[in-house]
Amino acid sequence: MKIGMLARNPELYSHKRLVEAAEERGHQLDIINTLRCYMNIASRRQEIYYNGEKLEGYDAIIPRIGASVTFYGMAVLRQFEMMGVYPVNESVAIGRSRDKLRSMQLLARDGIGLPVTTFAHDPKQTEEVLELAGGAPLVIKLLEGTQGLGVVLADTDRSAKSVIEAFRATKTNILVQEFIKEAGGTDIRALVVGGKVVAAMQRTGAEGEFRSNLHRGGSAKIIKLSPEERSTAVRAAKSMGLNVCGVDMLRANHGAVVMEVNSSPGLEGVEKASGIDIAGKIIEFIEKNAKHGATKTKGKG
Ligand SMILES: Nc1ncnc2c1ncn2[C@@H]1O[C@H](COP(=O)(O)OP(=O)(O)OP(=O)(O)O)[C@@H](O)[C@H]1O
Ligand SMILES: [Mg+2]
Ligand SMILES: [Mg+2]
Repeated sequence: MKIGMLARNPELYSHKRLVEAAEERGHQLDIINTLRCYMNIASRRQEIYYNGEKLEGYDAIIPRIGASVTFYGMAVLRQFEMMGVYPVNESVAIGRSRDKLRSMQLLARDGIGLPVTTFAHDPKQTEEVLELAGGAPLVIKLLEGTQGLGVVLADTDRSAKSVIEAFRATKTNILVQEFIKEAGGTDIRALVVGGKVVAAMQRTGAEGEFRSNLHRGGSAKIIKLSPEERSTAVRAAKSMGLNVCGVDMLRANHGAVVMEVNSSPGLEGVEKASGIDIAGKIIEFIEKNAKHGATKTKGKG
């Protein structure tokens, strides 16, 4: 097969591993720098160009679109979809998962356990929103943050209020969430490929840090999920429409709650902790599923 990977940095562990896994299985995998693609949006002759050449003959695209290039990356992926190229994750599904508010609403619609989450536009409602979320301690987060940046823990209602006001003043969208204290600075990242959990790890934040992101100094350990946790992760992936994703969950007193679903999960932490060839599983998923014109949405919706 000829596979394209929309990515910017060929040196990233995840990207190198995907190239390796594809080549081991006899496929060609080209890294395509998302931002250097340009396209022709004509109705009858959709085209994508790269370095002066037309991109043609791809059987599948692996989108590894960074958070900072979501807008353009999704447009390029949509163009591939309209040309009938099979995307590992569809542009529409990536769009859903990138917006934490929209994801939470979709997950709630499907009855998936979530931390109590509130949202409001008008600063006049700040106090009501804090009360709805159950009062301090509360987590306040940017709708489109990643790597734990833009996630704040407020210990008192007063500090929650000033954090909210500070974000409001810069016109950033945020949501307010109950703080799951019993998770103890630890979260679970479940890697889902084709509707199955292929690996799961527990991430624990650095000393004194409530955020467990590896980018914030957290450490990873492989764990076995309970059947409920496994099913929550699979249902969350399905609810987003993502074939490959990392589902972040917290162990709350009443069971696992989903914080977010990541459409370009990093492979380094989880492959190193588990020894599982996740890149290989992603390529095998493509082998089984890539068919011309087989996208559900072709970018629609
Ligand atoms: N409601 C909460 N209760 C307790 N801890 C939380 C809560 N929300 C987030 N955290 C902690 O903060 C971390 C970062 O939060 P979240 O995953 O929402 O942010 P992110 O910036 O999108 O991270 P990622 O890099 O995984 O995309 C979580 O992994 C978790 O450890
Ligand atoms: Mg995230
Ligand atoms: Mg996260």
